[in-house]
Amino acid sequence: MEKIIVRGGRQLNGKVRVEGAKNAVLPVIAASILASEGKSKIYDAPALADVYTINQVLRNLNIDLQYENGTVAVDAQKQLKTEAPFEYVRKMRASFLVMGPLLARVGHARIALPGGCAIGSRPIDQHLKGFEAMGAEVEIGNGFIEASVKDRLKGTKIYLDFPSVGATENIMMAATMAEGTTVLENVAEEPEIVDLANYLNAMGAKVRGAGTGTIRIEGVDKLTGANHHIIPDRVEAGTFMVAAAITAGDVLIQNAEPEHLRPLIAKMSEMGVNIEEVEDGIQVTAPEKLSSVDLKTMPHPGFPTDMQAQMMALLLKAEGTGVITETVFENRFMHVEEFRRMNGDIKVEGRSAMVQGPCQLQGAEVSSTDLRAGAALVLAGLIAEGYTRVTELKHIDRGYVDFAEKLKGLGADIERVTDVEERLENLNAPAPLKVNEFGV
Ligand SMILES: CC(=O)N[C@H]1[C@@H](OP(=O)(O)OP(=O)(O)OC[C@H]2O[C@@H](n3ccc(=O)[nH]c3=O)[C@H](O)[C@@H]2O)O[C@H](CO)[C@@H](O)[C@@H]1O
Ligand SMILES: C=C(OP(=O)(O)O)C(=O)O
Repeated sequence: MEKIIVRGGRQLNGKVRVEGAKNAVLPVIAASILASEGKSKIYDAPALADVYTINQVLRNLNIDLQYENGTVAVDAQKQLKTEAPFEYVRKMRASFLVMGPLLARVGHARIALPGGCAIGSRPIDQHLKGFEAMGAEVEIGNGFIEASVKDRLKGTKIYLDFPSVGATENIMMAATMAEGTTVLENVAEEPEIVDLANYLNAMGAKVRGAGTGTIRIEGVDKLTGANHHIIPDRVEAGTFMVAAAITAGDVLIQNAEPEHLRPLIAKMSEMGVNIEEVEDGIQVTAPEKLSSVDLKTMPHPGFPTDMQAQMMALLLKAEGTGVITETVFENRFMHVEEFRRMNGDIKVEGRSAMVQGPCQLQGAEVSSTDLRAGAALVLAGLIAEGYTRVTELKHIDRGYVDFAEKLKGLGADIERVTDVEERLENLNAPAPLKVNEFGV
């Protein structure tokens, strides 16, 4: 088993560059399915496990796809297959994003039902409601969702019960080639939705209003391949902002887009972190003492749920009680148990977690329960006494490129090792020192 081992106590300094956004590149790659003519090139695609998964999903649909040096080249001009098996959907729920484009282009899609996952049950009823409103017939059976439309999807008015990011993207893609106009209301306003709309428009679609609560899509007859640069990853940027702050460091986060990070900048500033918007990114410096804040996760432009676990790590260092309320996912406090193993003082009542700081965190063996939880545990390890070992790295690898290496580049005492390497290291080291150092 691989793990990240981090020894707390180093201040982080220097520069780190953020990659293209995971949550933008996945729907953009899925949207490439729509191009029945021409080829697409998607630049700044991060080398993440999730990107490999969506690439495999497309290859399985009979699409030619190459991924080299951060560029995904897609040629979807051949006749498409329309099935995405459980093997991929199980690894990553965003595989379901191929349903909208397949329905629009081929009129049929059969996708394995995405299972539940650690952060909540995550239904897809809003996606399906949209497809059905546009005339698709949806059947669920044998672990698959099959949707088909006889002729062509029809534009209509769709009101989402909740501004779901995935449902907004899936329905928006389906509507690009529908007959007539689709008006989507109460939609997600995340920057990744705007990025997807920009790509669709570059392909020839007519999408207006992305980034607001109402999106209007005028259907066109066909879409062609286009070139597109993915926006920077605001969650990766935010994670490094917290890394700088928690270690009272001084870090330039290059390629970070402040406009996408307003809620996080506001909350961290309230805590006493100094955040400066500079030409090539965001400079974060922090004093040793920080004060607690309360925060509530909300759809954009509210505080992002994908930064909740990392902020919990920061609140463990701050003075006073901070209350975190998670309103987006019903079960996104799995990391609390792991923080407690590190001596974190956190009480959970319903959807709120009371974080009592400052805590002297202690190194422990902890497990990533989802990708942001994994990153947050590494952040806590940066200030814990002794060694923290974080396992289940497959989660971290879904969302962070070279996470340990990038932190090491900023001065963290951190290694990614396999069990075998760790055992060898223990054998070679003077026994008592190693035993104490590793706190065993
Ligand atoms: C690949 C990607 O972009 N992932 C992001 C996306 O996930 P994802 O698109 O899955 O998240 P959604 O916005 O759809 O989900 C938000 C909430 O809506 C609920 N819901 C969603 C769809 C539906 O049909 N019915 C329903 O009830 C979900 O269970 C959840 O409680 O947005 C989330 C919320 O910002 C982020 O945490 C994820 O990182
Ligand atoms: C929850 C996340 O991603 P996904 O929706 O892909 O599981 C995330 O990026 O934090």
